[in-house]
Amino acid sequence: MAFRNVAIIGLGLLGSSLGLAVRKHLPDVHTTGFDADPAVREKARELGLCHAIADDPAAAVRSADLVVLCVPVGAMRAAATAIAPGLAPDAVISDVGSSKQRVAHALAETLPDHTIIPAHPVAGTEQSGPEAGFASLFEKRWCIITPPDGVDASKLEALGDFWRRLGSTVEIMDAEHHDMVLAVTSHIPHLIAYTIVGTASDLEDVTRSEVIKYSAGGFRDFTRIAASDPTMWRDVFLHNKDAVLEMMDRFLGDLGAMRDAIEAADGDAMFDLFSRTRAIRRGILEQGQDDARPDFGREHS
Ligand SMILES: NC(=O)c1ccc[n+]([C@@H]2O[C@H](COP(=O)([O-])OP(=O)(O)OC[C@H]3O[C@@H](n4cnc5c(N)ncnc54)[C@H](O)[C@@H]3O)[C@@H](O)[C@H]2O)c1
Ligand SMILES: O=C(O)C(=O)C[C@]1(C(=O)O)C=C[C@@H](O)C=C1
Repeated sequence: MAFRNVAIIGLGLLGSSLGLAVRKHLPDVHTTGFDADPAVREKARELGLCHAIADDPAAAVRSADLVVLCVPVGAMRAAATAIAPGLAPDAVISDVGSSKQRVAHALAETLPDHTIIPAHPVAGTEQSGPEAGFASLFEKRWCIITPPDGVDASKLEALGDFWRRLGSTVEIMDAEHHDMVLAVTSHIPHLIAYTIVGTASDLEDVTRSEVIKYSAGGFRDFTRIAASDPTMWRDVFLHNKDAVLEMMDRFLGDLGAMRDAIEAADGDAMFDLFSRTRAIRRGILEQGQDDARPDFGREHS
């Protein structure tokens, strides 16, 4: 089977990119969009993000065989409740949320009679909103699907095929494992960026003006990540609390070890770690997972 009618609920960065990516890669697939914010719906119409924009969530999904929820993870339950009256019985409900266990639970509880197959395209930027989307966002990026036990195999295959056609490499993973892996590869890095930028800006008088003046190197990269959407990331940390806390404890242990190495002037310990991490970066680049962001590698203003 292949999806013919896709409903996109939430038309921010992910939803708008999905609409544009479907237009680019799957020209025969019809898209209908909905966003809870009327101003976003208006902008989506103006930008032509979907073939149709509905003013009502149930109407948006009425003819959909695939519904993709592109709202903050804390809004997934409300979005599912709002579309419920319009859903066709055999429609597949998926999402793009950055954490998976609690989202899967909320969707299963809200829509007990439907096929729910959560997913997470590991692709994004620090931007948000309908104007931030671009059609190549998902190309050469992972899309992790976390199917529940006993899911309909043909529907799972169709969802994987959908993401592959948008240019992603699909990986199937257990939701608990997903949340642990993403805690360390995405959630903790964001927490570190938010914290270091907050710390620097709190160092009043001496540093405040210099934070801006000298933010050309490593710190500037942190400010990009720390500019990410506050609602989205608040929800991620509220929803992936256990895995984030577990990984944070490990990170704090390693940070403490680095502190000890600096205090003890243990240059070997530092050199060993920095050599290991340099090899990791080179390994990532060799994998060929190019960054699809249009401005990647350029100076960020
Ligand atoms: N930004 C990223 O880098 C990234 C990457 C991968 C996955 N995600 C996930 O994608 C989802 C969307 O993130 P985004 O970056 O597109 O956020 P965004 O802020 O750009 O867009 C979210 C949109 O959802 C709308 N919305 C909120 N509640 C709603 C509801 N109940 N019904 C309908 N619309 C509603 C908002 O009005 C907004 O337009 C989140 O779950 C996030 O975790 C984000
Ligand atoms: O590149 C960025 O700006 C991102 O933050 C993208 C990023 C990530 O951490 O890799 C952010 C959240 C996601 O759920 C997936 C991708």
